[in-house]
Amino acid sequence: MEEYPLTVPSRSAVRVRVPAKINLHLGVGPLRDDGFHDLATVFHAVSLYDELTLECGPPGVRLVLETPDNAVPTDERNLAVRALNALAAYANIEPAVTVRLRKGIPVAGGMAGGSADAAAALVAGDTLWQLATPPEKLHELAAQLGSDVPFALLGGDALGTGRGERLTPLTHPYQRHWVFATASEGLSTPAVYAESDRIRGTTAASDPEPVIKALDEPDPRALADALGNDLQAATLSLRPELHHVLAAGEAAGALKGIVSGSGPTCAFLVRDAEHARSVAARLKNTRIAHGPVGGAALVTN
Ligand SMILES: C[C@](O)(CO)[C@H](O)COP(=O)(O)OP(=O)(O)OC[C@H]1O[C@@H](n2ccc(N)nc2=O)[C@H](O)[C@@H]1O
Ligand SMILES: Nc1ncnc2c1ncn2[C@@H]1O[C@H](COP(=O)(O)OP(=O)(O)OP(=O)(O)O)[C@@H](O)[C@H]1O
Repeated sequence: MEEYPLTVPSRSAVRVRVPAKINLHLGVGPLRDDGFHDLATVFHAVSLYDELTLECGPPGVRLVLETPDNAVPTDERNLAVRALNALAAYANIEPAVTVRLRKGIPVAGGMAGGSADAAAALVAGDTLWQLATPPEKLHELAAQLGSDVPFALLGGDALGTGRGERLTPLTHPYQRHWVFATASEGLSTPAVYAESDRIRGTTAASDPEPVIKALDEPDPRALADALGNDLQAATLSLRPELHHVLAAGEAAGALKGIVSGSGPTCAFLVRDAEHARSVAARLKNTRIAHGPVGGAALVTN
């Protein structure tokens, strides 16, 4: 009987859609010996998406950016390329693929865009190469690629501990509505953590419990009162003009504004979809979204 190599795919291309995240609560503990911080965070996946298509190509992993952005590398520094190389190494195969990446998530905006692409690449590679990788192994590869990557696989709402990679899903029936104010220039995540260490020293992580409780309340005002971000002071220290963005969002009627993750995107919680449109119309450079939504998933049409 003729033997086929393990790497022959059953389909010529796969497409995966992956959401952005915000942190409804971001509690940051002291700096650890490994250079990371222990977190107590509540992740929330929102309906801003990147789309990644994977098809057979020449040997190696080639990435084509379909929405050009100078801040997104197309070589091995791209997290999607690193994810495919890591998956191929685990599966002991030589990759020969082209990745087409369509960015809908703000770049370097504190919404985990690069992490999302790494998660999408793991799902796409696993499907194209027919690996049926066990979920625990995919999670392990994801955590090696970055602290936010496991959540991009999972989606929904989840409590994140450790450096953000240990996840406990949080389930509740309510959809929340958001307006995001994006900035044209991104912020470096390590620089924001370093500034936070300078400002906060060894302060313990703030408690995510009020947000976890508020998720079970239908009234978004309960969630608005509970939102919190221990990195916000550091982000505002590096980007003082964000004080004005946060004030403008609340003056436009948002229930509450916070910096998203390490920033500089600001996230405004609003009552509903109509309220989102009215708040967004009064601000500059906005995107509207809702959450929670599912994590990285194949697009089948
Ligand atoms: C700000 C958040 O987006 C909140 O979810 C994340 O903590 C950042 O996650 P990420 O971008 O996936 O971060 P990684 O790629 O794992 O790490 C980049 C850098 O961020 C800092 N970092 C990240 C996660 C963490 N728990 N503590 C840290 O201090 C470290 O300086 C690290 O070198
Ligand atoms: N696929 C990718 N998409 C965007 N940026 C990427 C990607 N791969 C690597 N990068 C690099 O990562 C940097 C941070 O981009 P990203 O959009 O992930 O930031 P972020 O949303 O602030 O991340 P996080 O919220 O996880 O800290 C970019 O400036 C870019 O150099």
